[in-house]
Amino acid sequence: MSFPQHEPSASTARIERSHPDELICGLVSISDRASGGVYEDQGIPALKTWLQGALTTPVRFVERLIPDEAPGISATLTELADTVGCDLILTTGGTGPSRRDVTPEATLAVGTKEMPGFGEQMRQISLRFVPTAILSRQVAVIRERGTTDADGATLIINLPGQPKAIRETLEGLRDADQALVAAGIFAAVPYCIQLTGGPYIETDPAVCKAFRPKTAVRPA
Ligand SMILES: Nc1ncnc2c1ncn2[C@@H]1O[C@H](COP(=O)(O)OP(=O)(O)OP(=O)(O)O)[C@@H](O)[C@H]1O
Ligand SMILES: Nc1nc2c(c(=O)[nH]1)N[C@H]1C(S)=C(S)[C@@H](COP(=O)(O)O)O[C@H]1N2
Repeated sequence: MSFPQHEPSASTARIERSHPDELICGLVSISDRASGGVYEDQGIPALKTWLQGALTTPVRFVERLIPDEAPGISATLTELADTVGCDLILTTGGTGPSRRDVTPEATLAVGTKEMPGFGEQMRQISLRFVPTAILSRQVAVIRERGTTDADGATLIINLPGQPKAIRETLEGLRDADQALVAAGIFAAVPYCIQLTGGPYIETDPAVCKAFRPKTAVRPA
């Protein structure tokens, strides 16, 4: 099935789904140098390219390129979650130990629930690529709106800043025979969004096989 592609939105207005399964997805690149024009941002293009290849249900992107400033990061996440109504926000950058790396603190500040499994799994995957993976302090949270599922929620996940790390952590690692050695974190994202009242999203299993318990699979 193919769905219409929407231009990414830069507006702060609420986005209404054009299809019940449409994922409203915020992409936030956090980099002093990319946001300051020192180099071209590769974070948002890498996130978008991977998601467009992985998702088989429709998606609408809302993009932000911002510096490593905690108040600005928290404000951007809050705006994308509460005003725009994103189901999912992926950030890239600012998770390391440097003084300016404050993405995890700014993310925890806006969460209502911490989801530690995402960070744990990302570090496990990344350790198979680089020994410095333990330097990434990436976290994930859910920001719940209102008091019921109908009010909505946003899953926010920090990814490392290296553009190549985006695919590595989302998709995981395969061996020479294409067997999965370490499951990418995106395999758990569709069910998490479903459990928090969001759309039913599906993926191409050749890229990333989404896992749901049988009882949660929607009949064809
Ligand atoms: N948005 C980006 N676009 C392109 N390359 C990036 C981006 N973010 C990070 N990188 C690359 O990954 C490396 C490590 O990322 P890290 O987030 O630690 O950057 P940094 O040294 O904190 O600098 P900055 O915040 O200015 O990107 C950077 O040195 C850069 O080469
Ligand atoms: N998959 C993967 N994870 C990775 C890396 C990488 O190259 N690939 N780089 C590591 C390094 S060197 C650092 S310092 C941390 C934090 O990066 P950030 O500050 O860009 O978020 O991510 C780590 N995680």
